[in-house]
Amino acid sequence: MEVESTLDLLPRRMGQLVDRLAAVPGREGRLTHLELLPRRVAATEEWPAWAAADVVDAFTARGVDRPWRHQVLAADAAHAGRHVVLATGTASGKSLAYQLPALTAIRSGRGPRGQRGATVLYIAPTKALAQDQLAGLGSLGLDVRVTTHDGDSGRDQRDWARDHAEYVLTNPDMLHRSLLPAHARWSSFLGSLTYVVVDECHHYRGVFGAHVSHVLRRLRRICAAYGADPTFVLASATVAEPEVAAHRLIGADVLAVTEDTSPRGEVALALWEPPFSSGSGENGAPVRRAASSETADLLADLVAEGVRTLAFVRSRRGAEQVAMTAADLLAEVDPSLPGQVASYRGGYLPEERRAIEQALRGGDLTGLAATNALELGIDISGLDAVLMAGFPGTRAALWQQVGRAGRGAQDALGILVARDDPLDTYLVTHPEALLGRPVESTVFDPTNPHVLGPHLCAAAQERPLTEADLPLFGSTARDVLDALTEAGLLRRRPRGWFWTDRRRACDLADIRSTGGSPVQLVEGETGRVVGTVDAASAHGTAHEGAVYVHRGETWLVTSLDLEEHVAVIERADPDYSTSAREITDITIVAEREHRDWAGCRLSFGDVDVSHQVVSFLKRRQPGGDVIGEEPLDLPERSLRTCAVWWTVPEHVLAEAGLAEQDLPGAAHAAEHCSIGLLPLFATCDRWDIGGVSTALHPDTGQLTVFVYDGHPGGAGFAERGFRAAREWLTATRDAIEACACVDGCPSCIQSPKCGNQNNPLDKPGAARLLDVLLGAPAV
Ligand SMILES: Nc1ncnc2c1ncn2[C@@H]1O[C@H](COP(=O)(O)OP(=O)(O)OP(=O)(O)O)[C@@H](O)[C@H]1O
Repeated sequence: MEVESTLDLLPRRMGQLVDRLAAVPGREGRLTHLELLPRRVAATEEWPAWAAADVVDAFTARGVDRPWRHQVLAADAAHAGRHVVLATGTASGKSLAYQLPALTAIRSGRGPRGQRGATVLYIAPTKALAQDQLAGLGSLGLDVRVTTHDGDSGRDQRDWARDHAEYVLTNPDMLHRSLLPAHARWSSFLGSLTYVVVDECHHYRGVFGAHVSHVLRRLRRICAAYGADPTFVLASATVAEPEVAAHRLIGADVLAVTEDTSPRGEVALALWEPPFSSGSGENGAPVRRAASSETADLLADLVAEGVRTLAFVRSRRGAEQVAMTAADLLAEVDPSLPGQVASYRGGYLPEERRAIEQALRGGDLTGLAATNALELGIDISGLDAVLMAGFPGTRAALWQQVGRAGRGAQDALGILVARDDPLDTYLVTHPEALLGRPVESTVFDPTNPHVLGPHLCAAAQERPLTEADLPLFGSTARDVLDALTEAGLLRRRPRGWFWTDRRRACDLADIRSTGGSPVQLVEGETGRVVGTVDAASAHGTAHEGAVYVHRGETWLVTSLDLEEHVAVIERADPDYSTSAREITDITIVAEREHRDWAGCRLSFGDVDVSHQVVSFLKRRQPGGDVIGEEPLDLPERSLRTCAVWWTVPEHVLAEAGLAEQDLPGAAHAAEHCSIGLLPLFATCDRWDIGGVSTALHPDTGQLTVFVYDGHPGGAGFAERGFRAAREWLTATRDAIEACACVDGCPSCIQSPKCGNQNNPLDKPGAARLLDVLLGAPAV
C-alpha cells in the first residue's frame, strides 16, 4: 500500500525544513542559498484526432485522462514527419509523446493478416533504460511486437527481432556493431522504419557524442537506401539549446518543444557548504569537511523527521559509509530508527531493485544513500527530498537528480552539498550560476577526424560512399576521406569509395572509448573483465596502486600492462582514494581563430601536447587529507588536440604592476581554477581537459595559459571555452576572489592532478592577472 507523505499536507514545509536544518547550533553559514521554485499547474489538450483509438484507450487505462500540451505538440510534429526534440523535465511524460505516434503507426500500418508494416527503433544509452521501456510498453497491454536487441539477446531473440519485431529497443553500440554492418539482413525492418527515438539524448556528449552522431547518420543513409526516411524523436529531461544539440546529433533540422506543461509542486533547492575542518592539506592549505560526512548528518536529520530522502554519493563505498554513519547517528536518537536507512548501488538484480523500491514506497525505508548508478534504471517515486554529495557535473544532471523528489504535484526538496573543489565552491557561493540560466549545451564535435575517419570506413563497408553522401557527414568529410584513401584504407572507384580490407570496418571505432585501444580491467582472481578504461585516461586512473571506482564498486589496481592493454585489479576496501599527477608540455600547431582583448589575445586552435603521469597521491577517505605520494614510471604520451589559450604581453603585465617573479604562480593558479570551472560552461568533467601555463611560452613569446581537450582531435570542450571565454574567465576570477582561504586551497586554485605539487601558486597574483586579461582597471 502506498503511504501518503505527511509533507504533502503541509504547504511550504520544505523551506521551513531547510531553515530548521540550518539552525542546528554549529551550522552557522553552511546554508549559502535557498531557492523556492513555484508550483506549476498542468495544461492539457484533447487527444490528437490521428491517434489510434486502442492506443489512446491503453494510456487512459493507465491513468492518463488527457495528454499535456507539450506531449501533444511533440507528438503532432512527429506524426507530421518533423524531427522533434522534447526537452522537458523529469517525469513530464516524454515517453507518451513518442509512444503515441509510434504505436499508432505500428497499429495502423499492419497488413490484413497482421504483417509488419511500420517499424520503430528506440535507442537508449544503457541496457537498463531499454529494459525499463520494455516493461513500460508491456504494461500498456497492446498487441505490438516489442523486443530488446542488446548484448544480452540470444540468437533466437535477435532473429525474431529482425524478422518480426515492430518496436526494437537497442543502444548505439549495437547499432554500430551489429545492426548497421548486417543491414542487408535487417532490410525489411529498416525499409519500414518510421520513427527513431533517441532517449536521454544529453548523454551523447564529448567524444562519445561525436561517435553517436555518426552512427545515427550512417543509420539515416542506410534507411534511405531501403527507401525509408524515419522521423527522429529525441528526448532529454535537460538539454540546453536542444535544437542545436539535436541537429548536430542527427545532421538534420529538428523542432524543439521545451515548455513543460506537466504539474509540479513547489521545489526548494538549498545550497550547502561544509565548514573548514581541523585538518590541513597540501602545502598546509585549509581543507573543508568532506561532502559525504556532511551528507550523512543531513540524511540522519531528514530521516528523523520522517522525510523520505535519497542521497546521491559518488562511490559505492561512499554510499555505504553515508548510510552507516546516518544509521549510527539515528541510533543515538531512537533505537528503532537505524533500520530506516539503507544503501543502494548499481548492478542489483531486478527483484532486489523492486524490493528496495517497494520498501521506500511502503514506508519501511525512509532514507537511501545511492551511487549515481541509480540515476538510470530504477524507478523510485514519491520521495520528498534529494541530497547530492557534490555537484553531479552538469546543471542538467543536477535537475535530473532533484527531479527524483516530488514526482507529480508533490512538493520537493533538493540540497546540494559542495565538495572541496573550485566548481562546487563557486556554485554554492554564486547561486545565479546554477539557477538563473539554462542548463549547459551538450558539447561534442562531429568534425573530429579521429572520430569521423572510422565511421566513414564503416559507412563505406556498409555501402560504398558517394559524393552525394558527403554533406551528411559534415564539412570535414571530404578531407578525411581523401586521407583515408591515401592511407590505403579506402579505394576510390567510379562508383564511389570502397572498403577493400577483410576486417570489419566498424571495429576501427570504439564508440565508448576516446582513441587507442581501451585498457581492460581484469579481476586478477577470476580473469573476468570487469570493465574498460579509455586509452587516454588509463595512465591517470588505472596505474599500479590506483584506487579505481567502477560503477560504484571500489577496486585496487595491482598492475598495468600497457603493451597488452590490461590492468589487473582486485576488490579492495582501502581507506584512501588516489589521484594521479602529470607533467605536460605543449606546442602550438595552428591558431584557427582569435580575439583581441585589451592588448591581450585569446586563441583557439590545434596543439601538440606531450604528457607524462609521474606520481599519485593518496588521500584519506572520508576527509580527503593527503597521506602520501608515490612515484610512477610511465612513458610520455603525445596528443594532437584542440586548445583555447590566452596570452598577456610583457608591457601589459608591467603596466599592471605584476612582478616578474610572481608570474609563474599567478598563471599556474589561474590555469588550475579555470580548469575547475570549465565544466560549468561545457558539459565536460575536469578530467576531460588539461592545462599548461607558463610565464614565457616559446611559441608566443609571452605569458600563456592553455586549456586543452584531453582527447585526440578534440572533443569540443576547448572550443566551447573559447566561445564562452568572457563568462568562463570572469567566473574563474570571481571564484579566486571569493574564496575564504588566504593563500589558496582545493576550493579555488589547488588541483588534485597537478604534476608540480601545486607549486608555485599565487592567489592574489592570479586574480590580478585575470583582471588584466578581462580588461578591468589595475589596482
Ligand atoms: N498526460 C498525463 N497525465 C497524467 N499522467 C501522465 C501523463 N503523461 C504521462 N503521465 C505519467 O507520468 C509518469 C512519468 O512519465 P514518463 O516516465 O514517461 O516521464 P519521462 O518524462 O519519460 O520521465 P524521465 O525523465 O524519468 O524519463 C508516468 O507514470 C506516466 O504514466
